[in-house]
Parts: sequence; structure tokens; C-alpha cells
Amino acid sequence: MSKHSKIKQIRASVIKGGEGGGGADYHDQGEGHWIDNHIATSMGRYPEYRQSRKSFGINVLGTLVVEIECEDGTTGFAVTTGGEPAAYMVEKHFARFLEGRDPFDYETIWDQMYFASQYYGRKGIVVNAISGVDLALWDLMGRLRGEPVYHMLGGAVRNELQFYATGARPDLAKEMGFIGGKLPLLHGPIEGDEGLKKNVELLADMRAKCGDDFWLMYDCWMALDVNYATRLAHACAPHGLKWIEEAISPDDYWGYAQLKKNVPAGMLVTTGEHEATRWGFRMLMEMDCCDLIQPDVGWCGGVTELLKISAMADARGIMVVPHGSSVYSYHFVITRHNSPFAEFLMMAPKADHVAPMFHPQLLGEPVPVNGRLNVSALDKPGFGVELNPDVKLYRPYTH
Ligand SMILES: C[C@H](O)[C@H](O)CC(=O)C(=O)O
Ligand SMILES: [Mg+2]
Repeated sequence: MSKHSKIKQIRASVIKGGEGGGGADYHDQGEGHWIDNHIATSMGRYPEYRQSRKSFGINVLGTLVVEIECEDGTTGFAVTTGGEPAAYMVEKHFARFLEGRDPFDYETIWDQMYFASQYYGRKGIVVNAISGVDLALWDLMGRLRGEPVYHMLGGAVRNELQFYATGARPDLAKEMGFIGGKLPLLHGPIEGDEGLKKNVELLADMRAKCGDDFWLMYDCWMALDVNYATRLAHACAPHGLKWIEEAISPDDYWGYAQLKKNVPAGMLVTTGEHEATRWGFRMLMEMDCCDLIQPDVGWCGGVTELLKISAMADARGIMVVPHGSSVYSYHFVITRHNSPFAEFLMMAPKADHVAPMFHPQLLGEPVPVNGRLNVSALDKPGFGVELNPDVKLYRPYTH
């Protein structure tokens, strides 16, 4: 018999505000931000969509905020992306699997959300919505128990997190104490050999600025084909490229398996931020697609699913380093030996200082200091963050 208060209500909201809203939709940034400045994508084959990812709609969905309130008033919440379409699913479909139920029944709740939506879901925005609900449940469980989520996941296996930084200025990231820097790839196959040369020159320049021991990686955001990715990997090897990330379409498991065979010895192939659920990651692992997987905790199915994905990876000697995800990643990474470091996305427009990833939605979001975060920064109930009351929530649907 459960002694916990039952779930009274689940609410799904979005944040209005348009361009520059930021937060969970980290691509929704204002003009001049490094994250939207001529980054290689598969839309680059259309010249009108080459300069800016916002031009083809990378920011159309926006943030989803899920709140789950218990009968005793305790409320857990989470933010992810998915916007109004995800809010519709939470309110009109998934709410029935939560209200009146013990919040600690998270396995059954996950199972029911996934299988009830399987005929239209399985990946993408539906699993974003499921992830948002799951993360709000873990936050709620932590608040009810007065414990941080990482305690409920088994406790910390080390005293601090160490981070690499994703952004346009690995040289500045090194000065800020990060262990590595991941550059966005700027030129795609459509820009030919000249573009490839520029990609290699940028890496060489950063290597000269950062020295030999600093990790440098390229994030290719699904823009390449196997041939181009193989050529890029070999051209970048003399400049010490540690890994080549998300080089090709996430649907091309066969291509990843080939790329992993093609890259120079010692270079890692990484992917997974646009993959979802234990079945998607099982495919990546069984087809030997990569050395390191990068589930986004707000997109892959939440913490409940990440635990299953991570156990499979551990048994195969594959590292799990979540994509972005801020606190949702930190509470997980600190509990797992096969997650030895974490990603920090540089949200400052010029990547020249540390800024919280989910600004302005969250208050109390911890950020790395000297590229590190002590476990004590996570010692608050749930995920340890609060919704910023100054950010107006809009609830487009009710049930
Ligand atoms: C920099 C990448 O293009 C993307 O915006 C973020 C990402 O894929 C990552 O952090 O990994
Ligand atoms: Mg990436």
C-alpha cells in the first residue's frame, strides 16, 4: 500500500515569446548567436536555408513545461522541447495514465504512455512529450522524498562532474577550465572540397590555439554522407580530432556501421541525440554504429528510459554522455561509471562565458565552475531547480 499522496493534476504549458526565447529550445536564439551561424545541415543543399537553421524552422516547436501536482500540493515539473503539439499529447492523451495514481508508479506510467501512443509515436515529438512527463515525475518523487534525483538513481560514483564545452570557441573554453571543445561543423558536402578545406583549417587553427592535450571534436548535426564524413575524419586526424559526432542521418544505421569501420584508428564515432528509446539505442549498439552514445534526456524517453539504455551500453563497453539536457543529465551522469564526463552547451552568443542552458525558464540551474561541478551543487530535492515565476506560462489545452 502506498503512503504517498496521489497525483491530482498534470498540466502542460508552453512559453510564448518568439525569437530569442531560448530555454529548452536552445536553438531559439537571437541574431548573431554562434548556434545559428552557417552551420552545416542537410538543408544546406538549398542555398536559401544554408546561412541560418532558424530559416528552415529549427525553433518552431518551442519549450514544453510539464507540471505534476499531488493531492498534498507537492508539485514536480520539467522542461523540454515539443511546444504546443507535445502539450496536446500530454493533456489530451497521457493525463489519463497519471491522475489518481501513485507518482512512484513511474514504470507503469511510462509503459502506458509509450504503448498507448505507439500507433502514432515511437520517436520524435511523442517521445519528447513522454520524456517531459517522466522527468516531471522524477522531480516530483524527489520532492516527495526530500531527496535529489541522483540519490534515487543509486548515488554519486564520483565527487564532481567534469565537462566539455560545445560552441564556436574551444580556445576560450580551454581558458574557462573545460576538458575539451566541440565545434559545430560549418561547411557541408554541398560546399565541396573548398568547404572541406575550411572545416579542416578551422580545426587546425583551434588545435594550434588549444595545444595538443585539449580534446577537440566536430558536431556534424546529420549533415554529411558516409563518403564525406570518411574524408573529413581522415583529413582531421592529423589535427587530433577526438570524435566525429552525428555525421549522417540518424535513420542511416548502416551508414554509421560503415563509418565506424572507415574512421582512422582511435577516432571515436558518436551519435544518438536524435535517437529514442531502448529499441532505437539497441539498434545503434547491435549494429556497431558508434563508440559513445549521446541520448538527450528530454528527448530519449526521460530518466526511466535512460536507465535501460545505459545498462545496455554498460554491458557493451559503450560510454553514455547525454546531449545537453542540463540538470536532467547531471543527476544521471554523476551516478554512472560509463558516463565519465558531461556536455555543457555554451549558450552565450559568442561562446565567451558560461551561461545557464535553460535560461530564462529555470532558477537555480547549476553551471560548471572551472569546467567542473561538485556533487554538492545537486543536493536539493528533485532536480533542484525551480520554474522562474517571471516567465509566463501559457496552457493551450486542458482536459
Ligand atoms: C552545435 C550543434 O549543431 C547543435 O546545435 C548542438 C548539438 O548537437 C550538441 O550539443 O551536441
Ligand atoms: Mg550534437
